[in-house]
Amino acid sequence: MTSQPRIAVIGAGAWGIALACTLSRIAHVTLWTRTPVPDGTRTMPHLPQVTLPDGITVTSTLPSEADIVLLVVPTQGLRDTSLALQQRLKPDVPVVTCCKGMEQGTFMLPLEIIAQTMPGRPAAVLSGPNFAIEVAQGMPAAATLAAADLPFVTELTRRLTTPTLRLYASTDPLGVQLAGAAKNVIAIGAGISVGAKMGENARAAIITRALAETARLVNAMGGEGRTMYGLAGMGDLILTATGAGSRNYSLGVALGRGENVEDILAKRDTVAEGVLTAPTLKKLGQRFDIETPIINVITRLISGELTPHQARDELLDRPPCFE
Ligand SMILES: NC(=O)C1=CN([C@@H]2O[C@H](COP(=O)(O)OP(=O)(O)OC[C@H]3O[C@@H](n4cnc5c(N)ncnc54)[C@H](O)[C@@H]3O)[C@@H](O)[C@H]2O)C=CC1
Ligand SMILES: O=C(CO)COP(=O)(O)O
Repeated sequence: MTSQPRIAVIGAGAWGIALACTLSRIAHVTLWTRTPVPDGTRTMPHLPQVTLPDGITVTSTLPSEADIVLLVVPTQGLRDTSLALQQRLKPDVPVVTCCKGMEQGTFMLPLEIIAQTMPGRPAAVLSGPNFAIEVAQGMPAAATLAAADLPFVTELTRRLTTPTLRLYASTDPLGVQLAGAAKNVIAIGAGISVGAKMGENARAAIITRALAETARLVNAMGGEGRTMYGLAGMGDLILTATGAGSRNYSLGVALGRGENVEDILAKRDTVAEGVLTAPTLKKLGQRFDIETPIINVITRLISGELTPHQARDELLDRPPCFE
């Protein structure tokens, strides 16, 4: 009988809790929370409906012993968290980023931050259509696990697949990370169109054409544009750009109804990664000379620079072009 691996999940937000729950079926799991909780705590504030299975140990001390480490903090906190972990972990322990976003100011994707803060360490990215609550409750789901090294990602996919979360391997980490980051921005745009009562045709057009924009950007940056049409791109958009359960989509709906972003965020204590990713993605398009008209107007809608109706007119006034 093979012994179970020791997996550390860093970040006890909704997604960290959910991953800890599903992985506890195949591994000894340690769940790290930045905010200490009393001994014996079995429910966590970010997913209060869920009772943690017995196999999960909750701690606020960063682990030094683990076979695999999952990083599940908001993207803007990834740099500090991985720097702190790097001091403690053996150099060959693989890390998996589960963040969907880009770092403000540096334009960096999660694996680039990890390469800088944890040089030489094997690393992969996990992304896909996964509402935390469903994964935590053991409902079936799938996601993509990507790293450039084929044998490494193949083995890691085998080790992290659980009875209810099926992982597909990919060797396009750039495409998977951009897909995960962009889908949050596109979900906000889809929400805005619904909040502003522009109809379901508009939402479908935004999703499809913004997917095409992101695929162009992925290609220009050296990834595979077709990754945008897999679980991490189209799959996650089917989920988050149509479902009220998405924080990014619901933020977009509120924006479309005329609220401003500061007021919406002030009412929440959870991340909506798309708000910070949008301006970075827009600038990335400019840097690689890729046209991203929908991402650009979503960014300006979030900052209050455009109203939904001005955005609609700006997009519809563009000259005709080939699909
Ligand atoms: N919730 C979901 O369904 C999914 C979320 N994700 C991604 O996972 C990442 C984490 O999201 P959630 O768990 O949903 O967030 P959340 O909003 O539920 O919780 C965020 C957690 O991170 C902690 N945190 C905040 N700033 C931090 C920092 N600077 N350093 C360390 N910890 C910090 C908070 O205390 C909290 O525990 C995001 O990138 C998100 O896009 C990915 C897939 C599904
Ligand atoms: O990434 C997610 C599902 O795959 C969660 O989406 P939200 O962050 O928009 O809630």
